[in-house]
Amino acid sequence: MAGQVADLCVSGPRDMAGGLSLFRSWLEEAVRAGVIEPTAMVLATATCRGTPSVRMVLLKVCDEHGFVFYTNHSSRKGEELAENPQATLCFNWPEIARRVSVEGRVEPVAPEEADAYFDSRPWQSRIGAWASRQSQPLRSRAQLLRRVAYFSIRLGLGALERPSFWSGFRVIPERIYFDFLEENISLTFPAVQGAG
Ligand SMILES: Cc1cc2nc3c(=O)[nH]c(=O)nc-3n(C[C@H](O)[C@H](O)[C@H](O)COP(=O)(O)O)c2cc1C
Repeated sequence: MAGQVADLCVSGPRDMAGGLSLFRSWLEEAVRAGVIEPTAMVLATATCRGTPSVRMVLLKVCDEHGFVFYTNHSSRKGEELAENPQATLCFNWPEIARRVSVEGRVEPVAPEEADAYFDSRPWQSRIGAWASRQSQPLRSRAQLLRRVAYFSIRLGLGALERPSFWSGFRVIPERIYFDFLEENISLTFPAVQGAG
């Protein structure tokens, strides 16, 4: 393909504010370009022995404190993050020929922050958080539907509180890697660490 691949890497606290701001402007561009699920990202985690695993999650917050996603803490990713609190995220926006990956330490979000986010979710998503036994084998679709019906009735009668096993993780970036393809344009940045 005719084109130039360039990349820019930011690391260290001084560069990080600029890196987060660049990330947000790229995300806005992806939204404007009509990317389907622009906040979808690959989340890579690993056991303490170094066995990696990946899956998709959705970015819910990106601010000066980092990148937040929510999940079931008893899931495979939740257990791996408990024993090895490091993760890498990867956003892929082919429509604008850009990709970003983010590496960093992971911390659980504060319970009040998770409660506020849980309360903002639609009813079905809150039921889903209760009903889904993430990463566990499902005997049948009927089993899942029975759990959804059970929690809908049980929780419909009272306040729908956040389950204790469901919360958020914040990836605190140590390195953000920006990767883009521009037809016939060569781009250079002060912090370029390599190309291709
Ligand atoms: C586009 C997309 C977004 C997803 N977002 C989330 C999410 O935000 N949180 C989550 O726990 N699972 C999410 N999932 C499901 C996960 O990819 C995964 O199947 C599930 O969390 C179990 O992962 P694990 O067994 O590796 O822990 C999403 C799936 C897709 C396809």
